[in-house]
Amino acid sequence: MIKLQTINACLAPLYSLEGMHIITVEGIGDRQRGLHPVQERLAEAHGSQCGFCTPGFVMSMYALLRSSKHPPTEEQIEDSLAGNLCRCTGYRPIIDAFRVFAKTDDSLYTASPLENANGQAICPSTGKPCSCRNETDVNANESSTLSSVKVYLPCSYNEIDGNSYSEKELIFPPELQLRKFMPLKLNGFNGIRWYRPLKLEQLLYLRSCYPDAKLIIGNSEVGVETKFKNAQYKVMISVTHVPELHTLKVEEHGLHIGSAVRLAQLQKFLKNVIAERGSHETSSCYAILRQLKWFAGTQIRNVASVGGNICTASPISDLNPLWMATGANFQIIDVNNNVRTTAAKDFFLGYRKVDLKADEILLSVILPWTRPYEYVKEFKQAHRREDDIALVNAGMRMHITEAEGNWIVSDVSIVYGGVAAVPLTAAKTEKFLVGKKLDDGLLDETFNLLKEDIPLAENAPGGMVEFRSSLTLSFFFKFFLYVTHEMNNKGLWKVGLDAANMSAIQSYTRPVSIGTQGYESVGQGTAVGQPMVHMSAILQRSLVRQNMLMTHQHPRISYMLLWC
Ligand SMILES: NC(=O)c1ccc[n+]([C@@H]2O[C@H](COP(=O)([O-])OP(=O)(O)OC[C@H]3O[C@@H](n4cnc5c(N)ncnc54)[C@H](O)[C@@H]3O)[C@@H](O)[C@H]2O)c1
Ligand code: HPA
Repeated sequence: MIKLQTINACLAPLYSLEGMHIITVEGIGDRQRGLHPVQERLAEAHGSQCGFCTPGFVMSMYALLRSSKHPPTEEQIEDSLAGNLCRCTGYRPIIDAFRVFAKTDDSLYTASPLENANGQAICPSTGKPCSCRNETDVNANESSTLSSVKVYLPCSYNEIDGNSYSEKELIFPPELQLRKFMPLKLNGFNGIRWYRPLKLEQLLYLRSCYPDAKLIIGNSEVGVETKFKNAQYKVMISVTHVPELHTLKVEEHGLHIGSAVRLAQLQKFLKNVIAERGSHETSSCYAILRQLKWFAGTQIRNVASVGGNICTASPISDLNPLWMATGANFQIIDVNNNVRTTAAKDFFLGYRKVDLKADEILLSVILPWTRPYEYVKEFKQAHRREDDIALVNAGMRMHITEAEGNWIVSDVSIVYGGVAAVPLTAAKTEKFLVGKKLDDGLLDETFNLLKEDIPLAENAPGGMVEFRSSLTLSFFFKFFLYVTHEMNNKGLWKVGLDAANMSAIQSYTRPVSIGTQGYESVGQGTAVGQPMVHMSAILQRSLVRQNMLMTHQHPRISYMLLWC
């Protein structure tokens, strides 16, 4: 199966692309051969200024269109652009430019502005009468117009990306399809060696020969270490093509997830599992899926792996507190093929230090199903929602069971990230809660114990100590509300929850962005005052100003390194 996806070129070693078809922004269109509709739209909709981020936006949109069977939704478009940062144009014209590719109701954008009883136009953002809109009109034939509205001449997905253009679309090169997989051993500058085994036994053999070799999957951590932290690794073993590390299986006791599984793959898999299994079994799956949404942009999730994230053991890892709280186990294999299992909660030993010996590697993760009345929640607070590392994050799980006619907490796990060198378990709090029924009366004592369990010294790395401390409490409070609400709903508890607090249990969602820019343009026969496409906009659409690649991945690759 051929997979088409975006990746960040700055984090993709050339070696790792052997056998893939690389499509860059120049490849999809330029001034001589004609622009791709995606490039054209961005220019027309004034979606660039300095042009630095523009190729990245173009390739993200291109990849989404090429890998979707149907026109994407507006949410999908915004999701696919989330890993791209713009510092000058602003996102409105960029999103506006691409909205024509979405399955959407064009009238939303082309409709006349709302009017109040007096016939005054109402500003969509303030809800108040808006004088500039009175003087302008959304009719494209008028000389005076709202630029962001004008661009929404109804334009269907098919007209843009359908037959007329698809004849020109790049295809996966047949010669690459015919090539066969071969293990790789490449020698680079300064004695660097890059191995790519195709079987677990080859990988274990290489590990036994080079106990100090760096294993690589997505390179999204190692790439940062070598580029920005002066790390040097002489021998690198890419484990991306070892099938045993790519397991994704539904088993009797839970999910079996190979360590080289990419986060984007995991998202897709979890969505399917959640759709197919009972909700009581998949509370952990759901929490991990929701946390992955805020993990990073699409280009990172397409390459970053489950095992890479675990073994990096970053104190702010978004997933490690969840693996611990959900009771996941890690399978570890040594060079003699011996497999041992360790609980995720025992795996993180110190700052970026894990329970792996030099002759061992992480094989897979076993994620247990949740049981009836077992609830799992994820938490993350960062400076901003998308593409940011956590100030504090957490994973929490609580199992409620019936004992002598009472429904009480029988098992609980509360784990915080971002508060110490390793994810911290709130052990005293957990012990206190076992055997209790949750109600408001427990909260004061729980908060006091949480402060003891998760102490943040005044000079704790990361600063903002008071804020981060309050986050640890508020995450628990949200979890308390969530579990109590669920039990109340099932009629098993009757705890009076304050209605004012209930918004705290709703997961964050945001509607698709809609914005308009209102200004008056008076045509005087010159360019002044006209919303004209700037001269370099077309060039920016196709220059490699940002390292954004798209790769066609194909399982059949051969001995040679290809690059185009
Ligand atoms: N750069 C970014 O923008 C960004 C954003 C979010 C997350 N991330 C990173 O994503 C990473 C995810 O993984 P990646 O695949 O890119 O990592 P990677 O290939 O960079 O490897 C990360 C570390 O994990 C080790 N490792 C990988 N697989 C292993 C295995 N099976 N057994 C033992 N050790 C193993 C590697 O040797 C390395 O030390 C996270 O750790 C995080 O740092 C990066
Ligand atoms: N999540 C988000 N960003 C990160 C992570 C993570 O777990 N690790 C390193 N950067």
